[in-house]
Amino acid sequence: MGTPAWEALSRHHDDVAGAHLRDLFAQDPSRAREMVVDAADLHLDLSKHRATRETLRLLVEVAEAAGLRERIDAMFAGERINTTEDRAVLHTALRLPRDARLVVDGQDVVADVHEVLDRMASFADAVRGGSWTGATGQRIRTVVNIGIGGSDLGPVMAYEALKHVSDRDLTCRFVSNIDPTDVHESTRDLDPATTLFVVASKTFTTLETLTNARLARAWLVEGLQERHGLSPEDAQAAVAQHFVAVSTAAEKVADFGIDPQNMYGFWDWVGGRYSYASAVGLSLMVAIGPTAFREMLDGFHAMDEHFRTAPFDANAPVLLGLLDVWYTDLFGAETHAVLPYSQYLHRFPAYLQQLTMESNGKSVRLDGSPVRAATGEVWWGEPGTNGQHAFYQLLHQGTRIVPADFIGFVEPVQPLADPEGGAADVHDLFMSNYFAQTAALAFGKTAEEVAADGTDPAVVPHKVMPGNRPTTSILAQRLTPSVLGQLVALYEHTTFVQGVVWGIDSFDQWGVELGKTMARQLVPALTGEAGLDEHDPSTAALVARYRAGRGRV
Ligand SMILES: O=P(O)(O)OC[C@H]1O[C@H](O)[C@H](O)[C@@H](O)[C@@H]1O
Repeated sequence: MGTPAWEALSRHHDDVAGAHLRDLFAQDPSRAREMVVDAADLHLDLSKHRATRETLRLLVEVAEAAGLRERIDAMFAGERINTTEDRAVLHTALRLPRDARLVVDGQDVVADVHEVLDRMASFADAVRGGSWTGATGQRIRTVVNIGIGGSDLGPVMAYEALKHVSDRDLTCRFVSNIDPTDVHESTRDLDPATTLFVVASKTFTTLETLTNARLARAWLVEGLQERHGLSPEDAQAAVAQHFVAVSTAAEKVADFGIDPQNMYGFWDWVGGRYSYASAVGLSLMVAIGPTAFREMLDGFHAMDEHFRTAPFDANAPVLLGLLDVWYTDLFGAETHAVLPYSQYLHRFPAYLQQLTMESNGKSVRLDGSPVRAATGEVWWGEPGTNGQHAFYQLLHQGTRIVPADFIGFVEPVQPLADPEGGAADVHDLFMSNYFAQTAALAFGKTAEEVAADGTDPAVVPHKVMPGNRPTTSILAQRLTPSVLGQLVALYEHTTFVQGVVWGIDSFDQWGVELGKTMARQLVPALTGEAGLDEHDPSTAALVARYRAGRGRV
């Protein structure tokens, strides 16, 4: 921003902003072949963007002027690019192969990573194979992950995405919300003797997680006594067999009463929202097994290498990140839809919300000065085809520009039976929607075309499909563990690219702190132990109403 490269991009925007995708394709039909990128096993079609090859060239110049090359190198080398927390940003080290070496502060982090992965694998194998049992000697049937934010969204998203490769004799559940109904509903039909809890918290201070872990521990100890006749002492001792922890804070884990032997560590250079390739993925590893987990890490690594080494003009995360900047800052786009054509990816948009919005929802630059352009986008989405029957109307005919990512797979992961016995199987019926929607969004239907269908003239304007709505199509052969890793790394690096252009720290999250502090301070006001005078009038009135409703006037 403010650089000659940015000025050139702005001028170019004036030239292309008015062009319709129909015209862009008429002028340059080869864009369908040439505005594509292949990254590891992902094929990305960028041709349905309101951009030309010249746009991409100018965007790359913006990235170069912003120092993207240096920032990428600094991140991969373990420099402390998260300046406000004075930390390295090394989630990419979590996926380095065993024979790699990366020394940070005199320590080979690759050796550390693989030491933890090996311990996780032994544990996962023991649970899966039945040699790790609960206190009554029964094998574990349910793994309950207790965590929130990055300690929840990654594992739950990936578990749902890879359910088809998981051990179906085991079930994972995920408890995150401090709303006590969450832990209640997640445990009410479980047998404590066959339940294992994974308490995942980077800091091991998060109120939600520690509260839920305490509730779960009480449920376990009580249930083992009542349902299995254990003595209070034996039930208490059983916590060691039914609780493991994932954290960077060994002492706090021990204080909670979890045996440090049952703790799987990671490091402060892994941000919460970048952490599920670390020990935070323990519940996932138990579900899908160490081999599939390692395949997923290899997929992450393949995309890391693509990002690190591909020239910017053929670099998927670079181009996607820059196109997001293009729409956010030059077209005024405020939201970004992610629409996976895979029911298994139904939690992927929620996962991306934390990744992108916690990373890039910032309004000051690294040096503390105000940002010079709009940052961040509101990310949202649902799987197709469900969304088509709900919110696509706005995408097709609304007045807003909503860049959208369509993610689809050539092969289904479930065997198909075609109820009709025709040439098209159900996956074809499903995927025809994936292809149709981006075409309809790009090219629309003109008034002439609508009228030619014999439409009542009064209704013609209502049926016109304006088109010119930008989409990225991401196509992969099959939703494998590796492809999931590639997809996640793609978006991680896309997020980083945007942050570099905006000049912000994409790795801190100071904005979440104030609300947490105020919540803690408000507790005595809710119980009636403290007065309401020190609170603002609106909050005081609301709390008074709450108190009255709970009989605490
Ligand atoms: O893993 P934890 O330390 O429990 O943190 C859980 C989450 O809570 C915080 O409030 C942050 O906003 C998230 O980035 C983090 O993932």
